[in-house]
Amino acid sequence: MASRCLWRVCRGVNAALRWGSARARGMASAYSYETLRVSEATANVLHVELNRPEKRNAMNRTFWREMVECFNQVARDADCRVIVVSGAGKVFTAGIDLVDMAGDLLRPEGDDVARIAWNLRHMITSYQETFTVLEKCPKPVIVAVHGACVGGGIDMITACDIRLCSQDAWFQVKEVDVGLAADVGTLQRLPKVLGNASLVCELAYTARKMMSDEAFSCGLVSRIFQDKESLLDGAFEMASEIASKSPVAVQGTKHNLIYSRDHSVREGLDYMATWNMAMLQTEDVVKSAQASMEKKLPKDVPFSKL
Ligand SMILES: CCC/C=C/C=C/C(=O)SCCNC(=O)CCNC(=O)[C@H](O)C(C)(C)COP(=O)(O)OP(=O)(O)OC[C@H]1O[C@@H](n2cnc3c(N)ncnc32)[C@H](O)[C@@H]1OP(=O)(O)O
Repeated sequence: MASRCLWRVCRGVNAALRWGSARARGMASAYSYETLRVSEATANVLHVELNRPEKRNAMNRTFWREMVECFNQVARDADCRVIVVSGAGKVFTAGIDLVDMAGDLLRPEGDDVARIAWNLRHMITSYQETFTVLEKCPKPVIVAVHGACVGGGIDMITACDIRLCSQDAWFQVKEVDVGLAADVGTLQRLPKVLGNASLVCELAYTARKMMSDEAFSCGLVSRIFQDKESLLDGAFEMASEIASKSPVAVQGTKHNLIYSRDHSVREGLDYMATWNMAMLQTEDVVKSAQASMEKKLPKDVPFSKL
């Protein structure tokens, strides 16, 4: 019994050491997931790929859980400053896995209506967290969409900071076609992303496909690339540029942009003043200003980890 306990403690310590030394080397090897492939794209940039290409990256139960685990890990990883999300294989994502998730959605557990409803509420809020982690993650998340981006895919990309796509990308708020009102972020975030209530209603009520050109012209994506390869190159280049800047400045910018989106201008300014009471005291300001005066690039400034 005692030896088994000791073995468990040793195994825990070993795992912690592995994670610690991988972090120290800035390696993505500390990330191990079944539905997500995490790799280090360039310095301080992690690439998170939805990784069920044979099922068109449909979102199964493992995916909904692993996204939360992965992005909580990313949030704490001081070697990571920016994340690029993309889909492996032919398309970005086919949305919810209609086969794997059918049980959860169609046969919810509970002894009576109240208990079933309570369990459903718990399930929906935990699925909402799967994409809210992207918004809560202090580091910017750039999503690179190619091919189909359906249903849950829209919930996902609207929680990211920057959306890019390839010419062959198309987008579909598909939920009404499977008999439900989108419940994990699209109806809350898409109106804020597009700033066009009529277009949001049109897309959400009709479930029509929106092609890349329209996605660009309505502001869903900020850039279109010719194909998947140039899309990823462009996404990594943008990520590298962001990663070269002060993480205090970049993460503070993300946090305050999201705060301001959800508050009045007055509240946003107030919050900003309180934020910068502390953050203006960072050594990054002095280092960045000095580099600027000396006509150096941010990438030549050694910022501390954050
Ligand atoms: C509480 C949670 C709330 C979340 C709600 C979210 C809702 C939604 O996401 S609604 C949208 C659901 N998705 C769909 O209706 C899309 C269905 N798929 C497609 O239309 C096509 O697959 C697609 C256009 C994306 C790609 O077409 P392609 O010809 O390239 O591939 P297929 O031959 O159709 O599929 C290849 C294999 O993938 C499996 N698959 C595709 N989509 C799904 C899916 N959504 N769920 C489960 N499996 C999916 C497909 O069955 C094929 O598998 P196999 O036959 O084993 O090869």
